[in-house]
Amino acid sequence: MREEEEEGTFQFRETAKTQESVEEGVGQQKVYEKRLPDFIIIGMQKCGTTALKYYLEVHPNLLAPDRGEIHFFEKDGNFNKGKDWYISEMPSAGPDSLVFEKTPDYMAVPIVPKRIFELKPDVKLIVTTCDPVKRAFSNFLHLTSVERPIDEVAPGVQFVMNSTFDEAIFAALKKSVGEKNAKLIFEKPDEINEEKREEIRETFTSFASKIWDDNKKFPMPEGLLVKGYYKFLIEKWSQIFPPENILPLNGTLLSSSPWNASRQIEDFLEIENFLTEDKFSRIEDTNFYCIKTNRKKRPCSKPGGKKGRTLETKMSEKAQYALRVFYHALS
Ligand SMILES: Nc1ncnc2c1ncn2[C@@H]1O[C@H](COP(=O)(O)OS(=O)(=O)O)[C@@H](OP(=O)(O)O)[C@H]1O
Repeated sequence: MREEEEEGTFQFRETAKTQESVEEGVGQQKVYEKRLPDFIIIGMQKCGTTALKYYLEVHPNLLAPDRGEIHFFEKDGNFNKGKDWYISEMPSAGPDSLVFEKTPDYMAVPIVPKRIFELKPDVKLIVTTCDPVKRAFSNFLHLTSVERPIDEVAPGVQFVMNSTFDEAIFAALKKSVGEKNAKLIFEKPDEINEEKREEIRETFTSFASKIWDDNKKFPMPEGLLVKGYYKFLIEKWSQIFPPENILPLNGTLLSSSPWNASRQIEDFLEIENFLTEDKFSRIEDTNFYCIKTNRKKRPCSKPGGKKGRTLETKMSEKAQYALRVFYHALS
């Protein structure tokens, strides 16, 4: 049972998660060991995956590595270290816990679903989705804030780092749906009719399919657009995993009422509904929620680490409108 404490914090129950080893009875002992994750948060980049991990780690039945992201399946350097290395990155867990990791880069890398399926075909997958327009801008701000020598980043990322958001989006549209359509979307968006929308959808889908089917990584700046085409990406993953093992989670729900988002996840994982509304408190300056807890070391005010760039910087009206028109065509 939990004890209510003053100032809205609460005491955690003693659970499998907090005990090192437990005698269950004569001759029976719960085994705590490292193992492959039971579920993975595979994406989407910039849709609140850091906050989601932070919330879920508070659940008494859920355990994740301390390291923010493992990057096993998409980075060949890590993948080549093998399954045992991946398992060694996981926390020790007993039979009452579910182990998870989050690496939002997984979602848009074609080789990843095949690699995961080969290792653990029954793993459950969670993907947060959010407004693709805001996601693209957040992704852009992330890339342009990379603190690495420019010659160490891919040419497409270098291009983005040296561009405005409008330039990056225009270039991405030009490369994926052609210059004529890019100009139309950017300069005369109100002239786009149903027929044109269909053409844009078909052109973009075949552009993305070609890269996916060739097992290549989406280059930048086009990746800024593809990563917001959730329907396409989820369909690709559903061709490998049973759709019932994939939970698309509405990122807007995650930020507006994380207890409702958590409930969906708890139901999906078939675990107790622990992350109830009383566990969350709203942070005034960001409007995001953090967890009231006296057990986690991280302060209440920073659920997303350094995240929150989009609260301070705005995209141009023109780019925003162009992207709205573009994603409307894909819907
Ligand atoms: N508590 C909470 N709930 C819901 N959403 C939140 C929360 N905190 C942050 N954010 C939003 O998450 C954006 C960062 O997403 P990710 O954590 O997935 O980014 S990353 O892919 O791991 O880099 C981040 O984007 P930016 O504002 O661009 O930083 C926020 O919009």
